[in-house]
Amino acid sequence: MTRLSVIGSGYVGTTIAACFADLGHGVINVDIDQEIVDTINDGSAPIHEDGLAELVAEHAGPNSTGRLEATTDYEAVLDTDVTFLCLPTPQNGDGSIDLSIMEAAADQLGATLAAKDAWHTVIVKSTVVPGSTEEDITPILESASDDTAGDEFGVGMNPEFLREGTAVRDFLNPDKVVLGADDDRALEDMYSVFDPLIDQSDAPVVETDTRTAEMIKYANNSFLASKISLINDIGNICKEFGIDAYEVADAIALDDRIGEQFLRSGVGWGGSCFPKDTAAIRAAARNKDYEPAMLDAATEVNNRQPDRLLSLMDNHVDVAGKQVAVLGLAFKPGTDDIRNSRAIPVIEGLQARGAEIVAYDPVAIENMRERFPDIEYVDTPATALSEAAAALVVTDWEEITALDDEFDAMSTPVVVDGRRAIDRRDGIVYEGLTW
Ligand SMILES: NC(=O)C1=CN([C@@H]2O[C@H](COP(=O)(O)OP(=O)(O)OC[C@H]3O[C@@H](n4cnc5c(N)ncnc54)[C@H](O)[C@@H]3O)[C@@H](O)[C@H]2O)C=CC1
Ligand SMILES: O=C(O)[C@H]1O[C@H](OP(=O)(O)OP(=O)(O)OC[C@H]2O[C@@H](n3ccc(=O)[nH]c3=O)[C@H](O)[C@@H]2O)[C@H](O)[C@@H](O)[C@@H]1O
Repeated sequence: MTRLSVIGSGYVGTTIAACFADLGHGVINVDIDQEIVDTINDGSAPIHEDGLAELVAEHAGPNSTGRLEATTDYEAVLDTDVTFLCLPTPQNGDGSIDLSIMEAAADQLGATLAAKDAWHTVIVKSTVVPGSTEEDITPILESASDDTAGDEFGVGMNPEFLREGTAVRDFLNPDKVVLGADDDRALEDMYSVFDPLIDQSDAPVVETDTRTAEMIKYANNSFLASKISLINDIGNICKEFGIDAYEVADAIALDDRIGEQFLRSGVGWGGSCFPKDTAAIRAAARNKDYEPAMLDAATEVNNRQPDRLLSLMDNHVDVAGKQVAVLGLAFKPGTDDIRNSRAIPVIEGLQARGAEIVAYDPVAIENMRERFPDIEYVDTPATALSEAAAALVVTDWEEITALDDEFDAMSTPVVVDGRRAIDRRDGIVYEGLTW
């Protein structure tokens, strides 16, 4: 059992804290947000993730194992041996990484660790561009603590590959565990934290240095985002030829070298990570005078898909002054997260056309209302479809894939599907984005 502190209690921080508590460690979550801290200490999960509420209730709050606690006080790290940094790494206006939150937290953590004589290991979990841990975060920790990395404290980098919506399952069943460390003692500490997970999941371990660990994360996300963009490019070609891109994808997936995952073509990738991380690594490459042509193209294909969806609609109906249903607002099913959701450019495109937008999502309406306060939001997809001149499918929620005769209530039944969520049927004019 290791005593851990986890700084930042969002999607990643809360998930790993609850999972590590479940694996037997004693864990303290540190966050600046008092509401998040209170929620965890009450035994509830501050975010919606399958299985997380149960884990937090089991280990935090009344009648729990007591292995998980939360606080706003950085001093709590002094009762632990290892600290994970799970803080946001947003992007600047030019796409490059904004490390200011990481830097502020490293400064506060270092100042706190100044009071500790015993060895302590700090592990960067956030996604940071190659060199950040070694050249940015470690020097801040050193100057704030007045200690030397490798002698008085250790630093590691451990990228995270979990997905929103399946965070707990992904964390407990990783395809790999990447342990980046620049000194042996930090690596040892990382093993003491990860051994129960490695034993339980049988995941392969990649031991490396911190900058390679950082790059592995970007390579992973870049590859997956590019894979989707490539199938979208192929899908757009298929559409021009009247070929079903899904039939093509099913066939190429039989080649083990390609595989079946992340081959669903459509309106493109969104979320808090693929757009941000591809932008950050492209900016970092450019900073080194390298033009990342593939990643630029992957981004361009992604940016074009919402326009293609709207053009397919334009081929059938002029929506100026007419009602249009937007079905799905979250960046993917299973989450209320709308960050970089493809629904955003779709709504902007509809606004530019003068359409009256009626939007439906089972859980993401309140988040989208903050972004677009003036469009209409409704509780059921049927209400969105009633009297609509067109419907655009952006997220493949079950509630949307299950739609059937609700389309009969449209004024002109034009359905443009960005996720292959709806079956072609009599009575509707159906356009699939790539099929
Ligand atoms: N969301 C995801 O699925 C994944 C995210 N990542 C990476 O993990 C990192 C964290 O991402 P999320 O968990 O999604 O972020 P998030 O935005 O959900 O959570 C960050 C938390 O940090 C807290 N915070 C901000 N400043 C703080 C400070 N100075 N001290 C203490 N707490 C502070 C915030 O209150 C918030 O609760 C990012 O680098 C992201 O790219 C990596 C893999 C998956
Ligand atoms: O770095 C991160 O934060 C995470 O980013 C992604 O996870 P996530 O953004 O939660 O969601 P994904 O399931 O990967 O979906 C991303 C986007 O791609 C789209 N997508 C996905 C798969 C597909 O075949 N087609 C497709 O368009 C989804 O609709 C969604 O908009 C990665 O899958 C995680 O491994 C990684 O840890």
